[in-house]
Amino acid sequence: MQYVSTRGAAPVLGFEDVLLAGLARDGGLYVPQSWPQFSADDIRALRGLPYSEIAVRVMLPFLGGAIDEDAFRAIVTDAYASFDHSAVTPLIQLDQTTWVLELFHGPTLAFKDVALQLLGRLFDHVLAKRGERVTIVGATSGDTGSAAIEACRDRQNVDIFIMHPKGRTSEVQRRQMTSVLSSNVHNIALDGTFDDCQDLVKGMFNDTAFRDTMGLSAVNSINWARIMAQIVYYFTAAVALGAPDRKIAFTVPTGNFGNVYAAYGARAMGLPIDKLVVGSNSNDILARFFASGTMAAAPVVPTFSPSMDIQISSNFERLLFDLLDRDGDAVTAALNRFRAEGNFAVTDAQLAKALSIFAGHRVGEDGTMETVATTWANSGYLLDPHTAVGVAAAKAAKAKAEVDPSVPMVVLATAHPAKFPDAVEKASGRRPALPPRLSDLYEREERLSDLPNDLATVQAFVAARARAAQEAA
Ligand SMILES: Cc1ncc(COP(=O)(O)O)c(C=O)c1O
Ligand SMILES: N[C@@H](CCOP(=O)(O)O)C(=O)O
Repeated sequence: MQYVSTRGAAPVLGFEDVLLAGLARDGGLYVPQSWPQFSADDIRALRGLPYSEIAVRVMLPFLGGAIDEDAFRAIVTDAYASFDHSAVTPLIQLDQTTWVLELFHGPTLAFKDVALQLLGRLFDHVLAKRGERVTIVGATSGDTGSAAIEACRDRQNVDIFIMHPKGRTSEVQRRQMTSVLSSNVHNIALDGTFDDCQDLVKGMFNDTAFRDTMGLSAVNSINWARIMAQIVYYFTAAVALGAPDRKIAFTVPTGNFGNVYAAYGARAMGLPIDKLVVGSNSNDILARFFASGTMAAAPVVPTFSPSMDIQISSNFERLLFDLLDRDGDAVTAALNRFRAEGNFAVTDAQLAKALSIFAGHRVGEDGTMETVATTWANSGYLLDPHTAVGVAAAKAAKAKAEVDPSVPMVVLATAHPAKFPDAVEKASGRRPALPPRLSDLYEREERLSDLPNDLATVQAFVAARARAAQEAA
């Protein structure tokens, strides 16, 4: 298995190098040269298997032999042993045709744990084998940060720097990150938005001298391995509901487009996915794209679903690569235009190709709160605000007949409601409690550094802290 960059001008890499590379050297994102194929029999054979075994079978073709199967099985099994539900990602039925796929049973209560618990262990395995050390730089709107910190804390070969937009995460999210006091963990509260944080991460990777001196790696979904690990739960959910003998639709609350791109990957591998509904909050650049074929930037506004307060959806580039027939130059031209002028458009044929798979819906603040309230009142199920965007978007797609009503609809429950207690209580009257292992979160000491939105300042901070950590190690 080889990986190519969406901009077409970076070296083709195997799995281990892709895991460590993060952003491609031409500024693009790595994708598989071709998708592994699962026949109907291969998919049927997954029925009844535990999550970790399905995970091994689905991910093994992506490794291209880089990690021995037994060693990989041990890593995967260990990663999912940290989840507090035996099914790892259980399905809960909400109504006759709608399920939620609970992805928040990992240590930091969001879907990011599913991939990052694995990634932390994969980094360890590969770095120990190579005798190397990396500096991870990451951007978070709230959930990737804590999941990555939890996965990388105290690992010997890793320093991790996580930037979050100051004052724009929930308090629980911030404390989950900043109360980890391990010497290899560095939290930055950036004076800016998530998009600014992500731009700085890409800026650090695109500075080749800095990237090479620091040995940069990524934990955001620019890292291919994140997508690979997220593909798995689309298989487990679809198989549990009757695939390959029945089609399944998914609705994904979306920000950076990584999670729904993983669903696209599962479909490309042969999973019978009928439709992928993208749920956006008021930061609705993706919903507007699917309505018009034009990607047009707009200022980010804070919402009740802060992890989705994103306007520049990094992984959309991976879809664009396919919409533009895998022409790296065309992707580069579109994204250069987006950077310079704030927009680009696809042709009607390319939009039609996208709409044969995707639908997009914007759910505003009132719709989010109303969905939390009515779901609680009607089913006794407490949604987090991100998942509520998904539930409302699924409903909108059904109302517009964009999905076949006979097809089961699975909405991805991307975070535990206790991560957003204020919004959930405001909507439902019920304040969700943190699980016992986080019950002292509000008393824990916090450590973080405030930095301006300036690449040179952030680079100097990362270099100085990483040097100090290495000297101390
Ligand atoms: C709770 C939650 N829901 C949804 C999303 C959106 O996922 P994606 O960025 O993969 O589109 C995020 C963050 O990205 C998140 O943290
Ligand atoms: N919502 C995310 C944003 C970053 O997304 P990623 O999937 O690229 O890591 C977060 O919680 O940080």
